Amino acid sequence: MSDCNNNCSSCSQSDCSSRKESFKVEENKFSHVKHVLGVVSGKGGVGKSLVTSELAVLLNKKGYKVGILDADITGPSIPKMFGIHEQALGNEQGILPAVTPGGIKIISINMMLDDEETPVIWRGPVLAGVVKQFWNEVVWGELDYLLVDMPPGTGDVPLTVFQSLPVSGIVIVTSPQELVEMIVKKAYNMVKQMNIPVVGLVQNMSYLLCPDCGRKIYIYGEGKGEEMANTLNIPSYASLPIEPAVAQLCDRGAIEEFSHSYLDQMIAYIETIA
Ligand SMILES: Nc1ncnc2c1ncn2[C@@H]1O[C@H](COP(=O)(O)OP(=O)(O)OP(=O)(O)O)[C@@H](O)[C@H]1O
Repeated sequence: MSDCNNNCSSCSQSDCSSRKESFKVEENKFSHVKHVLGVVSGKGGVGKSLVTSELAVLLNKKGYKVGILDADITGPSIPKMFGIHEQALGNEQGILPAVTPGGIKIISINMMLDDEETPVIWRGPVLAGVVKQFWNEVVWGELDYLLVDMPPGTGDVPLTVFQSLPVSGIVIVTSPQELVEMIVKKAYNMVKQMNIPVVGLVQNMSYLLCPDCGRKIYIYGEGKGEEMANTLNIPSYASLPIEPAVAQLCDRGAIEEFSHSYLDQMIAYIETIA
């Protein structure tokens, strides 16, 4: 590689033959996680945490043991969606995740703060260190799926997750605006460079269903989600409408009560990846 400066720690190329060190971090010795799935978005506010939560709820309802690692350290929203406000406890084995009423295990920086409204103003390497701790210090126990809700973009934290955790697949969340297409491709290309398969693309907020006539109203235009999934050879695709009832469930901390089938096919695909 002509531009190699021999500093593996700042390089994202994972298949380089001269790479000597592995960045993989050991999982907690009281954990046995079968599959780690990352949920990413190129851009903030597209509904990545909501999609992470819904995928977790659906897998959990199918009888799998599921956890969510909230790696969105500066904008954590997972605990609120599940109505979790207590602080994390620990014992001699490590940090204990909170457990939702449905049985999903959750860890988030918000569970470590004295006040959940305190902002986290830390630099990238510190944020990345916290994510590693969430992997090797949290007692996840037996899990079939650990979903990792990433911060938006392609910064330090996603890079750390891809290099340090045994990620077996990525779901990309997008919204229908034109601008987003280029940004999704950046996220897609980052994941590809790390040799991690993209298992699904979700286009969130695709349309609004008229409450009177049921017509689909494409507020942001029809979007190119499905076309993008086909072009990029992403094996599963889902399109979610804007659902005011779902927004209310998020606000009430009751996301486990959602009941739609838009993600069912993606779940069926996720179940096939071993
Ligand atoms: N399809 C939808 N229907 C209704 N409300 C939605 C939908 N998608 C997202 N929302 C609302 O938007 C809020 C923000 O979504 P979410 O936290 O999932 O975005 P995000 O992409 O994770 O944001 P960030 O990039 O800041 O982490 C949710 O709490 C929910 O209320």
